[in-house]
Amino acid sequence: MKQFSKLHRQIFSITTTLALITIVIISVGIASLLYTQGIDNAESVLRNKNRSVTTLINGYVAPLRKAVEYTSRPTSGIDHNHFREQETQEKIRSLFEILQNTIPNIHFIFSGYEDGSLLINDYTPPSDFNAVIRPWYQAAIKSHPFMSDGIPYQDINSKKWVVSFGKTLVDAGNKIVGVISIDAGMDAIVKALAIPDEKYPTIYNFVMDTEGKILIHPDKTLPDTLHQQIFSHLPGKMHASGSLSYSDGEQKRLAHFNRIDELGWIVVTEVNLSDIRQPIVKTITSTLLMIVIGSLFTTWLMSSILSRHLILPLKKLQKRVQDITEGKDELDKYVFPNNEIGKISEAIEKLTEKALIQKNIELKDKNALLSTISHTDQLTSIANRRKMMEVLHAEVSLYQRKHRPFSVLMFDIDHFKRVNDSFGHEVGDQVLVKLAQVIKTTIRKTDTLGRWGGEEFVIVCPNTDQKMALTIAENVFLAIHSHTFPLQINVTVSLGLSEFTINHSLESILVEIDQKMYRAKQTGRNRIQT
Ligand SMILES: Nc1nc2c(ncn2[C@@H]2O[C@H](COP(=O)(O)OP(=O)(O)OP(=O)(O)O)[C@@H](O)[C@H]2O)c(=O)[nH]1
Repeated sequence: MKQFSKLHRQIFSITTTLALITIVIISVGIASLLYTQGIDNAESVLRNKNRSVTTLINGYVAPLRKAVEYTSRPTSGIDHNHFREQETQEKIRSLFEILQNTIPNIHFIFSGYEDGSLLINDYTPPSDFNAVIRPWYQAAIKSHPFMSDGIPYQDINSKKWVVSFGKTLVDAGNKIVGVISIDAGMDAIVKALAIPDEKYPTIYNFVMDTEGKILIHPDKTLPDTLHQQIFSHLPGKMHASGSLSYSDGEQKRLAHFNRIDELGWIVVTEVNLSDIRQPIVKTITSTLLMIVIGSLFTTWLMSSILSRHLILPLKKLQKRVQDITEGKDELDKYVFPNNEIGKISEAIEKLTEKALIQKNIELKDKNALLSTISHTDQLTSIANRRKMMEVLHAEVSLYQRKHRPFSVLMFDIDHFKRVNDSFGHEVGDQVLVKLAQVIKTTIRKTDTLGRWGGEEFVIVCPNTDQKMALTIAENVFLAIHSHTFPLQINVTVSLGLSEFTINHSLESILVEIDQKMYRAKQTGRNRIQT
């Protein structure tokens, strides 16, 4: 599984936090905007529906009202004052017939008179019928001299709900003699009111009068009942139309109303608020979901881009610095980006390399110094016994592999104790140092002089046979004899030498030379024992 670096996690958590804060702020803003917009849209739907219903009602009742106006006027050619006369009644009936045939919305057109009589086509009233006490008659009298509001009432015979418009009939002396009225079936209006809306299924329309009494309603049980809840919220008459919200105890509703003043009707279109909220909540949820997904994707993208441009070079730098310090030859083939991070990374890498090279040099120097110290005799600065052993091993090895000859010389200062005793240890030291210098300048560059211990020295001579070794020994003797040592001390040495042969081992040749040197001492000192 991919390991996320600490920096990557930090960048991710910072960008995620910022994204979440942005999401919350944007979401709250968008949610309130969408909610307001949703309510506005719903109000506009209600307004349009209400307007079209109002237009339909106006269009429906306009010809009816015109017909009432026309028949009530003296210009219609009928003198209603003579309503009792046969001729007038026939005239009236034939006019009613014409109107009924011309205007399809007319359910019945009829006139009632002060004596309780009724003139109507194709309708037989009950025997006790009295026109004067009928609601349409009363309404017209009440509205005199204007036309009555459209009032709904139930037909006595059919029990069907109809709406009636009526107007008083007056004689020449302006005395009311009767009322002309038109009944219109409300089926068409009821149907129009009940047309469902696809977006808001609970939308419906109804009509009430200015007292809050329901006139027309899709629910046929409701006409003639009071709609107190909405009526109590309705603004005054100066508001011809508007929106309001109210609760009927069970449901919260949003409503739009429109007054049709000439009918005395108020057309109301309303919808359950939950019906509006549902699509708004849906829109808000899907919009917010898109925002959240979009923001999270952007966050992921941002953190990936940041990671590629910021974290990857740093990780590579970390790896390469580690590789450099571990001394790996092959470094990761990565090209740092051409920006500040890339430049800093390259600089750090170079710095690390430089520091490492410097450290290596120092280490080499120290190792060399250490090696010199460990192979050098402190007093005389020539090779010490350890170094001489290494040289001897190397020569033995060369002899064994390539049969290269070599010889070994070993000598000891004669009566050196006396030097120390007579002149002091320091002078003895000076003699040792001087002796080493003298011999070193005498022997060949390829020969190695070393201090074997105390006042004992060894010379390893590569490519040297016994004879040549003797020459070297003689040269050494000559150099010692001809050199003037401190305080003109007379220095002589006893020397033993051997050429390494097939029969020798390193140990055996050393024992052999030591014995030769001992013999030189025994036989008088200041001599060479071959
Ligand atoms: N000044 C000084 N004296 C040393 C050093 N190493 C050994 N000696 C002395 O060398 C002397 C060696 O003495 P001996 O082994 O008795 O031999 P010698 O006096 O040289 O006599 P022969 O070897 O028999 O000729 C001792 O007195 C040591 O103290 C040194 O580094 N400095």
